[in-house]
Amino acid sequence: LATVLVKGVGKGVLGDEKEINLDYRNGKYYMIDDSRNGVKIKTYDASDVPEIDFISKYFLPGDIMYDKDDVLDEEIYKSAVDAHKYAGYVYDYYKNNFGRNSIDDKGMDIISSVHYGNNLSNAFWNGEQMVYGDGDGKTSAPLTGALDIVGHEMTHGVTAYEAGLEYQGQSGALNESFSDVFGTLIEFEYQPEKADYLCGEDVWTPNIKGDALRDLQDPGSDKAYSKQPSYMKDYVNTTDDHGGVHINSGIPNKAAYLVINSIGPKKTGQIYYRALTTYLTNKSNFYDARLALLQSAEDIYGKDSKEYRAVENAFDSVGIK
Ligand SMILES: CCCCC[C@H](S)C(=O)N[C@@H](Cc1ccccc1)C(=O)N[C@@H](C)C(=O)O
Ligand SMILES: [Zn+2]
Repeated sequence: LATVLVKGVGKGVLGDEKEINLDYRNGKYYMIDDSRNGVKIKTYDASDVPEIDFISKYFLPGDIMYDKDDVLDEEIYKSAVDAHKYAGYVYDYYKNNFGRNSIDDKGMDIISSVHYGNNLSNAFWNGEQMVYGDGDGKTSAPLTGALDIVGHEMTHGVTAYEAGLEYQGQSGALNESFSDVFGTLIEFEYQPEKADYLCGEDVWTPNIKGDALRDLQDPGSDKAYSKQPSYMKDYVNTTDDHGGVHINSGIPNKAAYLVINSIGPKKTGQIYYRALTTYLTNKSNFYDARLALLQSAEDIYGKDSKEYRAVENAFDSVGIK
């Protein structure tokens, strides 16, 4: 039986309706679409996947999702609709801005699993795919409802194929920061009407307005559920959290905010992408990131440019020098 690509309609986590591409086959509408020059975006249901070593690969991705009609507005599809739609936005962002063809730049399929774990208020890249929890309704709503989270997780994939920043200490904090930065840049590109410097604001503590998990503009602000340092002098040495990768990412995050605020999200994306794919390596630390971003700014805009100076001033400001 032929598989036909059809335009369906889905309802996202926040109740918003959006068009999604579906594959119609044999009376069922599947969330598998290759509407991006052969790259398939495939979304699965991990409800029955055991939450074993947290980042389990043995049972993922779970069950392929399908509906009997092309209107996916039932509760169980909401998280999948956003995972599916937002993975497409992230693909488009990397393709349109940098010519990158998917996570590996070789056109690999983009696989997401939703409903993972038990009310898990987290999401992750497991080395092969993106995995999302449903949240507990208090700490968070289902995490795919935030485009910056989908951008965060898919950027971990890009980082893994490029710099390969090791997930601990300073390289791990850089890994986390690049995911937050691109999550934010993607939000500016695809949701400009509500773009901000907050991370996860669309799903974090749904009963509290205006807060988020992290804040790039002011990592220690009251808006941020997770208070982070903004300056190198306040770097936290800890063995928790892989050496504080979600704590110390506040320092490069603050620098990135200063760059974006100075030269805008498009130019910042060009500089950060070049650093991630050309200069950073698996053991790069914060100072290496300063050098990589300065070199990238020089390559693209020249040494005596306002873009170069924006990066220099930002890293000076947070004490990475
Ligand atoms: C090794 C296991 C941990 C994986 C952590 C994943 S990549 C992660 O960083 N997830 C994000 C989700 C996110 C992203 C943006 C905004 C909000 C929430 C994260 O920050 N997780 C926090 C809760 C954490 O793991 O501490
Ligand atoms: Zn992460």
